[in-house]
Amino acid sequence: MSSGNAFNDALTHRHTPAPIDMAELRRYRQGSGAPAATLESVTRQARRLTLHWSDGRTGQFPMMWLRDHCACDQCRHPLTRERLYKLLDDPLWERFEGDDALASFEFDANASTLTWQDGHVSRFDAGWLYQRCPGEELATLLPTPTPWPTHFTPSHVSHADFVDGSDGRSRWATALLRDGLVMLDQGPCEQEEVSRIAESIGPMRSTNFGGRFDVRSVPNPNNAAYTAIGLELHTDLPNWRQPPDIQLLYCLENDAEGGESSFADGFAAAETLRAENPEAFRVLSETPIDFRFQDDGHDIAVREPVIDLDGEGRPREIRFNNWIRDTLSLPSDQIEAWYDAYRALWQILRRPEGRVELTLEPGQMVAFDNRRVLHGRNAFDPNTGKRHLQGTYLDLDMLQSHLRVLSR
Ligand SMILES: C[N+](C)(C)CCCC[C@H](N)C(=O)O
Ligand SMILES: O=C(O)CCC(=O)C(=O)O
Repeated sequence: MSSGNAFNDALTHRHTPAPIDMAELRRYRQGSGAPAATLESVTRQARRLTLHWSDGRTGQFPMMWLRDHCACDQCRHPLTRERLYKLLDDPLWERFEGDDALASFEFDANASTLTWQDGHVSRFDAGWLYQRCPGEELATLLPTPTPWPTHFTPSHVSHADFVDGSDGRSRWATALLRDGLVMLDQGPCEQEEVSRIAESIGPMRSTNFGGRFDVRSVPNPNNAAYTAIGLELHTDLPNWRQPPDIQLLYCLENDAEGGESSFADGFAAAETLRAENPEAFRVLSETPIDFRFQDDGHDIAVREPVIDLDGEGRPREIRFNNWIRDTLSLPSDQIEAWYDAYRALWQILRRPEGRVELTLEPGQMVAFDNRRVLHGRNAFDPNTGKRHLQGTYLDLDMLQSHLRVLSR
């Protein structure tokens, strides 16, 4: 990119979050100082310690776990706080299964100190242990993805609040992780603003469409987004083994007639399908089909189901993109059932009460979870005005990381 330097300068000047206090970071990683209930008693059983806190919580900690989680400077790198202790090389390890690996222990309200048979001393903050009781769910700083209710309206954050170091960024990231869709309003109509926003969160995720792409009608399009036709609700790049997680679309111009945007929550639609038509849900979640994109230089293809479920049967990913769905290659006795199921999901996606419809304003950016929320647009008439969006993708890991850092 010829404007690379100016671009990087702009990045550092405009959107870099405050520098990190490393001492603070170490305290955070070590987990000490977290306010929690105080320790009331510690008792020793074969192979474990049982801790009781003042609010009634009880935790059983296997000796092995305690030794492995020692936070002293020999066991954790003093600067990075990453683990140095290697359980495979600890001669004492075998004895954690027995009763004699621990020589002695002491505790007070805020900490517990363990002396092992080889003389090593491990000190645990009571609040740190409280938050990590085996079997208790670990507190997470991240919001839980929540299906849209009918007539859902997305959260809006102003561009000014996003960049000025107040809580705009965390409100934006929280809404995006929770709802899978969030609007950023009243930003500048500047080329590459979407790249600056993306790079302030993490590296842009490149695909066969580049790192940052322009959505507008062009003479020799390699993909439907680069024409003026309407785009039915879809997810991008379902033909990749790992489709991009987060999509940012920044509107620079939207004067043409038409081109209104729509969105639908694929997880909510999948749950509606499960409730209304369990057989269709089963077919779409159990039948891998082919997705394929081809142009002069690419032929990118996968075989995956439309609804991918996690180990507990909850939707984890939706792949829905009618124009790059490849030849339906199934045994003939499965083909009609698959089409019936696909139509049933598609009909649910089209229901007005499940959709968010809006017209992007110049300076407005929409961000959405591309593996959950489908997006589409109406056809526009390029003879009536210009329509230009700039977009890019981000990894979910970077968005989650960003919110955790903002929460420190
Ligand atoms: C947004 N951008 C144009 C980069 C990608 C659009 C991809 C849409 C679809 N998966 C396809 O491959 O046609
Ligand atoms: O033009 C739009 O509003 C959306 C474009 C789109 O769907 C895409 O780029 O994948």
